[in-house]
Amino acid sequence: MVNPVGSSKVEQNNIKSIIGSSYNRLYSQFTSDELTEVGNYKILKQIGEGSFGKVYLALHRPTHRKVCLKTSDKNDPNIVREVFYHRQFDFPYITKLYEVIVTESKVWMALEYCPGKELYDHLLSLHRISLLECGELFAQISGAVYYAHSMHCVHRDLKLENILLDKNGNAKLTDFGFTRECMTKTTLETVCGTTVYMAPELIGRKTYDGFKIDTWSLGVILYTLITGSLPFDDDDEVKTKWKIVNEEPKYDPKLIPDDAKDLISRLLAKNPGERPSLPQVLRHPFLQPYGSVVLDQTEKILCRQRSGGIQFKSKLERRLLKRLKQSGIDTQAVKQSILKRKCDSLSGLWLLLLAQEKKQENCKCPKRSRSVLSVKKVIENATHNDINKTSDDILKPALELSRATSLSKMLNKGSDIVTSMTPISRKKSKDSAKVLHPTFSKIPSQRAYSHSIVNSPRKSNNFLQKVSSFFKSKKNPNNSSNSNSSIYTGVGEDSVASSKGVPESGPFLVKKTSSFQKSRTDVGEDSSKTNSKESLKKKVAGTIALSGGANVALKNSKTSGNSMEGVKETPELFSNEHVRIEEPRLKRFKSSISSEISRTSTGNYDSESVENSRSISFDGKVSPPPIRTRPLSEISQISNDTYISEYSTDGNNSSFKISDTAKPSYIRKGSETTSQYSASSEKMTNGYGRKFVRRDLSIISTASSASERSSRTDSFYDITTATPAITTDNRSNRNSNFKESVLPRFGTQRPWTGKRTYTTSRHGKNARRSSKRGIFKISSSNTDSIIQEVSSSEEEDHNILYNKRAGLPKPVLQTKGLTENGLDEHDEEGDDEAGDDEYAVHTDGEFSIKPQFSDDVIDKQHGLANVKAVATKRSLSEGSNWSSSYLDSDGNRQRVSSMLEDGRDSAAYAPDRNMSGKELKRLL
Ligand SMILES: Nc1ncnc2c1ncn2[C@@H]1O[C@H](COP(=O)(O)OP(=O)(O)OP(=O)(O)O)[C@@H](O)[C@H]1O
Repeated sequence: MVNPVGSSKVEQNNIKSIIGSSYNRLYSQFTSDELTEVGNYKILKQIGEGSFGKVYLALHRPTHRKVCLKTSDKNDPNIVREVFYHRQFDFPYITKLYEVIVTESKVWMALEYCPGKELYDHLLSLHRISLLECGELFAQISGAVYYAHSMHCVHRDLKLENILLDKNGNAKLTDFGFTRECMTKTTLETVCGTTVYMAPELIGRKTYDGFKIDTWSLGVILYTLITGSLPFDDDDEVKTKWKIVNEEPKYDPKLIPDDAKDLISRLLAKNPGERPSLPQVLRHPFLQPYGSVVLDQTEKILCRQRSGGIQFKSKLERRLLKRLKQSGIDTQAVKQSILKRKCDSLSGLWLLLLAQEKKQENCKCPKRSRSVLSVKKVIENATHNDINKTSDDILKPALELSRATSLSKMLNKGSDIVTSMTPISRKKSKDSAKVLHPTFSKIPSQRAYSHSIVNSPRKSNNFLQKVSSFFKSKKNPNNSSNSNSSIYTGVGEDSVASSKGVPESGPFLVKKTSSFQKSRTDVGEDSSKTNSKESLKKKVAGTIALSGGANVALKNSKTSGNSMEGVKETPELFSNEHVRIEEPRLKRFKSSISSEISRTSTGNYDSESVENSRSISFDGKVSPPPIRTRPLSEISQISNDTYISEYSTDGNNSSFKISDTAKPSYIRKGSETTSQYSASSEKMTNGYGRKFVRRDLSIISTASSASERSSRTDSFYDITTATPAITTDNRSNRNSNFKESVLPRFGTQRPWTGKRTYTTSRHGKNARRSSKRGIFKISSSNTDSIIQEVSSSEEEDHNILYNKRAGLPKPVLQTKGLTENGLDEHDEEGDDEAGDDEYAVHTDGEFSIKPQFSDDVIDKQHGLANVKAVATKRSLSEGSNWSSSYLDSDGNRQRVSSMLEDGRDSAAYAPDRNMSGKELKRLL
């Protein structure tokens, strides 16, 4: 037979096998359950797991930058809220959201990767963090919260688990699943968060000021950072809540210096009105010098962002734009994508390219940190010239030098822009701090990267290793051969604990416990180590005394009338012989949300347990209930797998029954028996295969149901209230629709439908449909609370009424910003309609982004005539259109932007027919 290609049989066989294997490879790729790529991202490995999905380390293929891919079921009502708020934040201490990809069943968020993992893990591994590091980290966290608050957003779930550490050891606030805007509604009702971090007013189920509950959580965080244990904690959740409401935390003077105590006690004031504002917090002497620097920088960033037009102005950005243009990329589309916060692939590409460029620029011309050089010099001198000197002698002058240099540098850096907030010099000065006072070191490099995929040695590590060896040899000359086994020399027992090296991977709670137990044994057994420990304590005492002195000096020089008082001389911490390592009392806690609130039963709760049912008054002096063992083994299961109200986190009977307000009508019946609402078996799975620990009584199911509704409601509001509005649902009067509103979280109904195809005509259709449904405008005279969170029995279909005297709020991405950046907003309107629907997350930035009211605009609102507009939409993408559109008096749908652009008479929009479109535009 003639060979068609003229090759031998052997060659033919070879070709066949190549084709075969290639085919098989492709086939297995297609049939594999394992996902390897999502959009432009190549999944490298799983690095975590959240309540609603997994978290992966991934590679952005076009730029080769590592990102964190967080996936979530579309059924998670909080995901909409999370994306909606998170994309607005551009702040160095908040994880960046690069891109959002929506697939049929999932939402993928490409986030800034933080190899340092959670602050929770960091604290757990160190047991206690040095005061210096506490101050710095806490200033960063407070700065992030201050930034979010300034954007009129409250986080509502601040906790150590939601603060990540980047590769430089800087704090990054994340997880905005419970965030909501707090501009249109100053008092909130939805109970959410994590019990041990909850403010008393939340526990008491009172209406609350969202900003103040965040401030309380900050107090819990600071206390925990400093002491290594939570201020209010008990195995029994009921008792924990009792403590939160009635008790003051224990302030151990050996661990908490006076200025820290002063700050914590202010943050943890039971009366929300007594809690300090965040600028006051940042100016507090305990946080100096970091607090003032972070405050300055935050205010500058806010100022720049509010003024608009900050994008694409820097040399770096312009250069990058030019290069993209040369490569044939539509830079206008990129600009538009960024300015409108579309979080699409172009945003992802731009932000990651920019990050890469910045990194390269930093590499090209690294800033030299004088403090590092000085420190090096000090150490070298000490090593060569004065080998007999004690470490204390070296530390003190070096510390003074470092303090002075780093302080002046930080203060001078106040004018720097965002990108300069975590520069190399900053990292270096941190390293220098490590060098100067190892007992106060920032995250030891090995520890900081211990969870990182990339374990490549870094230069700074080498330097630190040398320094560590130096101190080790100083501390114990006989033990120098082992000096490389640990970089970190912690305080007292910490030093011993950490000398065991970087914790291995595995279940951390077990790991940590055993590690600490081992440490204790070592302390007892090895007298030479005990001696070295004592010498370290002395060193630390010296450094802390200096640190305290610096704080006092700072207070004198920097604090203004706004700053708080109460700073006394810092005690010599850790110098006490009796300071012993304690078992970490940290546990991982689960966030929860519930709208159950009873105004009639405020402060009085009944445990739902039949056998243990009791009533506890949080107001009075009723003694706390007896301690009940928390079923720890079940906690983790619950934490990972269930979605419950916060009042049932122990999976047992610590859930609170809120009087009679929990309506059994929300209990799922019949076909829902496979959901968490079922009460028929101990453990069960829902439609997604998750296991649940059954709650005892229907009341918990009710709470879950309420929680779920609340979540939906809350998300709904969060999105729709991008523009201030009065929300009403005239359909709530219709019984049939009312039932629809109670949707099971795991049901088939979703906050939005994955398969929905976006078409330009959709808007029109929806508008028509809305009008057919008879959505009416109502007016409200309540100017204080512009938006009212509908009660649990209301809501669901989304009829919104804009009743805002000042009209729509001014969004972050103002027209000014768009035009200043070379985008003709109006021209691109057409693009939006036609093209944006392809994007995973479709939002019209100009009106869907977080509104930014300036104070005067808010004030003006009260004096303005009513503006009535109605719009309906319900999905993530639609929410934006919703906020940017309205129904005119004839029931026709109108776009606000086009009206404003046209300068048309806004009679249809503003019922005050005397107000012209131009006037309205000026007000916006
Ligand atoms: N940007 C990130 N960089 C590195 N790791 C991350 C990042 N985001 C999340 N992770 C890891 O993934 C884990 C789960 O993430 P996260 O807590 O945000 O999920 P979640 O669904 O919000 O969880 P939960 O609701 O239980 O708090 C975290 O513990 C963290 O270790």
